[in-house]
Amino acid sequence: MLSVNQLSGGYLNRRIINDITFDIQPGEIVGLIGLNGAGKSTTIRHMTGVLKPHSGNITIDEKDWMKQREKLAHIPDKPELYPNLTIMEHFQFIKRIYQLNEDHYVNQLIDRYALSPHLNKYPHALSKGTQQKVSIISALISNPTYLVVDEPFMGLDPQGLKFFKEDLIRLKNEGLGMIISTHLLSIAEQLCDRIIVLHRGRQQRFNDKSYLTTEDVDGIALENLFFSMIEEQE
Ligand SMILES: Nc1ncnc2c1ncn2[C@@H]1O[C@H](COP(=O)(O)OP(=O)(O)OP(=O)(O)O)[C@@H](O)[C@H]1O
Repeated sequence: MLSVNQLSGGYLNRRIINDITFDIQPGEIVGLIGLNGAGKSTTIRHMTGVLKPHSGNITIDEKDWMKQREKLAHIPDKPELYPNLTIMEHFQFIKRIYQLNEDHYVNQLIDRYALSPHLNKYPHALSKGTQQKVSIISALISNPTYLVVDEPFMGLDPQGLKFFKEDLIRLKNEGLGMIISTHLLSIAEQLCDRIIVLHRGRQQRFNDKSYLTTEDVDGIALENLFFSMIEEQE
């Protein structure tokens, strides 16, 4: 289990998030939602090791996650690809970082995402959707148990969106635990088993989906709940 325990942090001395606590189980998708500036990206930057907590910690199976970094991978909001490396060179580079010698798993991923025709191309020659697939494979190469997925649906066309949603569900069914930060409440409602609402750096109620009723249209129940929580704080 991945646990975020009473995490407070931010940038140097500027405190942005306060006392955030939640768990993610393998095979579960947890949504992270909040208004602009609520602290979602800051939370994610702590979970990916870019920022150091002011207090609190993050563990995987009760051990410091930094000592088992290969178990947690990150899919950033915009694919972060090296302009001077071909797609295959990206995968080789990441394999080297994790000291993986086997090609079998990488080849399986390349097949799964139908990237063979693009392996010798440079990132600028790929569509946003294809770059996103490169990003997903790059995250999966270390065979992580948990994925931190930041604003994954930005800039994807309907086909890319459908593919990525289905892919996240497939990864969940394969046992990956995920936290997904998104502004798209209807997608959060469809995909996530639980939702964390952040407001002004503080975690609001932590919810399962029991608030949904059969009459709720996709996204509406979550939208109502979200705004009622925010208004409680005003
Ligand atoms: N590099 C930084 N240095 C200092 N403050 C920052 C930095 N990045 C973000 N902040 C501040 O942290 C606060 C939370 O921002 P954050 O990006 O975590 O919010 P967010 O919920 O991800 O918002 P959005 O939905 O707009 O991406 C904001 O007040 C922002 O100005």
